[in-house]
Amino acid sequence: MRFVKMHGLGNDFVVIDAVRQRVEMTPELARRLADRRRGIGCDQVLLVEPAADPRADFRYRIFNADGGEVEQCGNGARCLARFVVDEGLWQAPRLVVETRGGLVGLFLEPDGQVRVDMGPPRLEPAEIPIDAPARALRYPLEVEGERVEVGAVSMGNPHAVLEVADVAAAPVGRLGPALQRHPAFPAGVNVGFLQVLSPEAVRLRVYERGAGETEACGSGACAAVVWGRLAGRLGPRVRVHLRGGDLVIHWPGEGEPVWMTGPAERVFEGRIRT
Ligand SMILES: N[C@H](CCC[C@H](N)C(=O)O)C(=O)O
Repeated sequence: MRFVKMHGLGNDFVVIDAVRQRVEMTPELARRLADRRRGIGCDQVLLVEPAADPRADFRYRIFNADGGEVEQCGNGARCLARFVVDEGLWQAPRLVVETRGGLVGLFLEPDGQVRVDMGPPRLEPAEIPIDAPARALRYPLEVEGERVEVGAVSMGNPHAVLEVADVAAAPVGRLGPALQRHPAFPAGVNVGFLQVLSPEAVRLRVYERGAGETEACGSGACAAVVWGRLAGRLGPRVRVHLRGGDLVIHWPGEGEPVWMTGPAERVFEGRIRT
């Protein structure tokens, strides 16, 4: 099977053309492809398939390194846009892809960056999902014997947002795994540690569901800016400093889509026996 290795700010992917190749993706195969010693190695495996939804140009399936199929991947969406053009699957600089989490608009910019319409955030507990009686800005949780308050936002996939004074000192390795599997999140959750620098700039680290801490998380950056804006801490356009680099997130406000702009890099291509 042919694959292309790509990354968005160090969040890395194995991208597979399932339009011109017959691919039977399973959790076991995804885990093997993602294995950094026995396989190719990546945070997520991305499958590009023919669209089922007439409004979309391709279907985009996302598998975490643990083999679980999930609803959304922002950095991966930018890589998909570059992939389909580089591979001759698509010619125009704009396209729509369907994911389990909804439709995503992709725009290849002249400067090589990719702009993504990630759709509107979902904020009701049942949509996230979080086990809570009503929507709140902060949800109190007991975790590892301490009480924390998290924001909760879905970009199609679930995100918890924990505000910290300094991301460098944040207990990502301890609270990340504990919150990721907290019973309040029946589908698990990606955990963002957010440090607000100004209304226009933040630092963010993300412990991802099914992958652990990654160098960047696109949907996590969107979720963190949405929460920060709802908390009255952030303006409509925010530069998000992640370990792997910067994303620019634009959210006009409730009911509006979240826009993300950032890079997409192709690293190498190859073949693997499946
Ligand atoms: N770990 C995420 C999927 C990948 C999201 C991330 N890589 C991004 O760029 O949005 C989840 O389980 O929902």
